[in-house]
Amino acid sequence: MIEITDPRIDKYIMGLAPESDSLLLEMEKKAKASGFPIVDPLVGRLLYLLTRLKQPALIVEMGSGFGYSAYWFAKALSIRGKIVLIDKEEAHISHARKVFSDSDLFDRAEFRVGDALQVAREYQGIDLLFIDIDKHQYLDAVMAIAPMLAKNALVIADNSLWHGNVAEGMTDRDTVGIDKFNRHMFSSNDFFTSIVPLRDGVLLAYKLTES
Ligand SMILES: C[S@@+](CC[C@H](N)C(=O)[O-])C[C@H]1O[C@@H](n2cnc3c(N)ncnc32)[C@H](O)[C@@H]1O
Repeated sequence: MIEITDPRIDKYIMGLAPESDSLLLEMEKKAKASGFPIVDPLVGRLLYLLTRLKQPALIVEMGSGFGYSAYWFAKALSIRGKIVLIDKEEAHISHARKVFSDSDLFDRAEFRVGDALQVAREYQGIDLLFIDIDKHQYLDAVMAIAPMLAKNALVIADNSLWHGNVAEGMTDRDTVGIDKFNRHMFSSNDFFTSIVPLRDGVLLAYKLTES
């Protein structure tokens, strides 16, 4: 495993951004206590920033867990924007629903249980697609949902450096899956792609072609 960012740099940036939203803090505590993988607060802030810049009308999130990343997206949405949270685990989605109902963001969210590759296909004109499902499914996910993307959509994928394993050439299913996905996104004529080496790597791809 490779340290993607020097822990001292992470600590420094974290120190610049103390969080005061009690629901975010509660979810961070829950994730830490249960070992559940959420995007961290620095990635959360990046998602927030990108959403404010993009001003999407429709965000679809594949792999919502209990709603931490979705909550960052929803906070940044304008009043006319909507986020669809999708997870295969009923328990995760009901926890997410509870978190959102304790906030003023509930009306911006739709909650779906099921296989994200199937459910996301029901939405046309997706302005921002976030992928955070099982890692070997990333390429299938983007292939399945590409026709549903709006013109100039933004695709964001978490864990695109997968603990550095992609750079070490590891051959397990998840590493190979992420590597294939990264290579596809960088070589595609339909997207302009980069990776921000923050936490576990955040892939950003801008859709160049019209839908
Ligand atoms: C890393 S967690 C998501 C964390 C969340 N994005 C966050 O940062 O708060 C991955 C989630 O994806 C879900 N998942 C994995 N494969 C899936 C699939 N094919 N369809 C729907 N959900 C999936 C898992 O149940 C798990 O809750």
